[in-house]
Amino acid sequence: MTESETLSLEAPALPESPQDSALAEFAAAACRRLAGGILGTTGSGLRAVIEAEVRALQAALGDSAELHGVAAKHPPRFDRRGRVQVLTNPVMSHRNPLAPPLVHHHDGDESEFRVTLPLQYQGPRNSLHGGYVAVLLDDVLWHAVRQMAAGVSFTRELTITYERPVPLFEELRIIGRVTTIEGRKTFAEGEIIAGEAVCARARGLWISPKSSA
Ligand SMILES: CCCCCCCC/C=C\CCCCCCCC(=O)SCCNC(=O)CCNC(=O)[C@H](O)C(C)(C)COP(=O)(O)OP(=O)(O)OC[C@H]1O[C@@H](n2cnc3c(N)ncnc32)[C@H](O)[C@@H]1OP(=O)(O)O
Repeated sequence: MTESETLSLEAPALPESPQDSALAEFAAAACRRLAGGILGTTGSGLRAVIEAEVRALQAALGDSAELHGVAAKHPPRFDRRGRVQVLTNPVMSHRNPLAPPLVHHHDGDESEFRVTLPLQYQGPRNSLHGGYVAVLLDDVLWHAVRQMAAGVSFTRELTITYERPVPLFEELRIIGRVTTIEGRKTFAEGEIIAGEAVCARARGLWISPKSSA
């Protein structure tokens, strides 16, 4: 076998360099800081926030040494069909400026996110928007289900109980666990905890479509 034949059997190269993957996540982080700064400052403070981020982005674009040694957490990868896949998830992906981002941990039948949320997630003053409460719980319960159930499951039903406001600017624990598996149906529940207080609870049903089971 020639050297070129050996090379052609290797996994195909990803469509961007590790430096560009790191640049994409750096830009996403700058977008997050900009969003928080645009909402949280006015006048000259606002101008300073924008200027700082534009400068940081220009430096990173102009000199890849700025990101030297920084590895992207979610570089593009190939899916099972060989298509390039970028993790777009608006809760998890370090490449998506909408995602907080958060730390994910899985243990047994339980998934946990830890996150401190800034101003762009605000609903009531200093508290998390209720729709985003549901987004976080949907995602963490889905991750618990994904570990336990066969195939990929989709949220069929999700019930949220808002016990008390979920605070911004302090660390939250967002927990999901599987309670029952009945064939294609997986039931799960969870909560958002700030300090010792349970602020919101969720329970729901995930179903794996017949074709993916
Ligand atoms: C995806 C690729 C992943 C790759 C992994 C890479 C890592 C990626 C990393 C990060 C990704 C994170 C992603 C997080 C996402 C979070 C989760 C979401 O938000 S999902 C989006 C929102 N949900 C939908 O869009 C679903 C829309 N609905 C549907 O598509 C269908 O309704 C579906 C598939 C859920 C079910 O369709 P049917 O036709 O299979 O269901 P039927 O046959 O009606 O019901 C099945 C059984 O369940 C019972 N059932 C239905 N509803 C029930 C209920 N409320 N209570 C009890 N039983 C119920 C039924 O009676 C039936 O039972 P009997 O088999 O006949 O015994």
